[in-house]
Amino acid sequence: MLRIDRVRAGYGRTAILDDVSLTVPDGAMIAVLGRNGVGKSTLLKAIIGIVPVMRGQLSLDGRDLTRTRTHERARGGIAYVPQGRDIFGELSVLDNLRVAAYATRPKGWPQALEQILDEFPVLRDKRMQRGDKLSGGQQQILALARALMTNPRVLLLDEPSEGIQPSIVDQIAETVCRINTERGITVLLVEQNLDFAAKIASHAYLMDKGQIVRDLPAHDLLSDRDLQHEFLGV
Ligand SMILES: Nc1ncnc2c1ncn2[C@@H]1O[C@H](COP(=O)(O)OP(=O)(O)OP(=O)(O)O)[C@@H](O)[C@H]1O
Repeated sequence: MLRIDRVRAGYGRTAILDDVSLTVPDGAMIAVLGRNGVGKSTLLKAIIGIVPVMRGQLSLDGRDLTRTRTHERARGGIAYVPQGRDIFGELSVLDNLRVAAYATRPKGWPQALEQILDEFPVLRDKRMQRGDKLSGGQQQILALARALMTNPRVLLLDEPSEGIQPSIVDQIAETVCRINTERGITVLLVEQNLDFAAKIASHAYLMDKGQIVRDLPAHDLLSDRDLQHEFLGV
């Protein structure tokens, strides 16, 4: 279980997150939703260790991660797909995948690479192509696959539907679902796209001004126009 307990975090001396608590049970798919700039990305960055935690505690399966470094968290089983995906544009698809393996050196990575190419045939087809020549949807698939190369137990996804053609968004949703159900990987995603999040997540946390203001079954949010209006501006 990933546990975030009363976390305060931010940039320099400025706290963006204030007293944020949430839990992500093993195997769950949980969404954090909120308007632009409420601190969703900052939350994921605090979990992976790019943004320092000023107060509170983070733990995975009871192991305190609060003061550990990013690469230790990655080796400990947390993978992060940032907003915008951060594909290495000049590297081939294969090299994008290899880089992740070199970084965390999971055992048996060549087999893992073959398995990934079997699982994502589009990446096998495009394996020699530069990352920046892929479509937005293909880049998102590559970013997800790259995260899987580190053999994570928990996947943090920052707005996986952003910048993806509407016709491809469903494919991304299916891929994330498959990663969750077939590989048993726990997923914490942040989104502004309510439909996307409600389709795949079981539970939703609503964030506003750096705080968690509500949590509820994701599906219930779809029918609650007042909450949508107040916290998502839709
Ligand atoms: N590197 C940074 N240095 C200082 N302030 C930052 C930095 N990155 C983000 N912020 C500020 O932190 C606040 C929260 O930003 P964050 O990106 O976490 O929000 P968000 O909910 O993910 O929004 P978006 O959907 O636009 O990414 C904003 O006020 C933003 O300006």
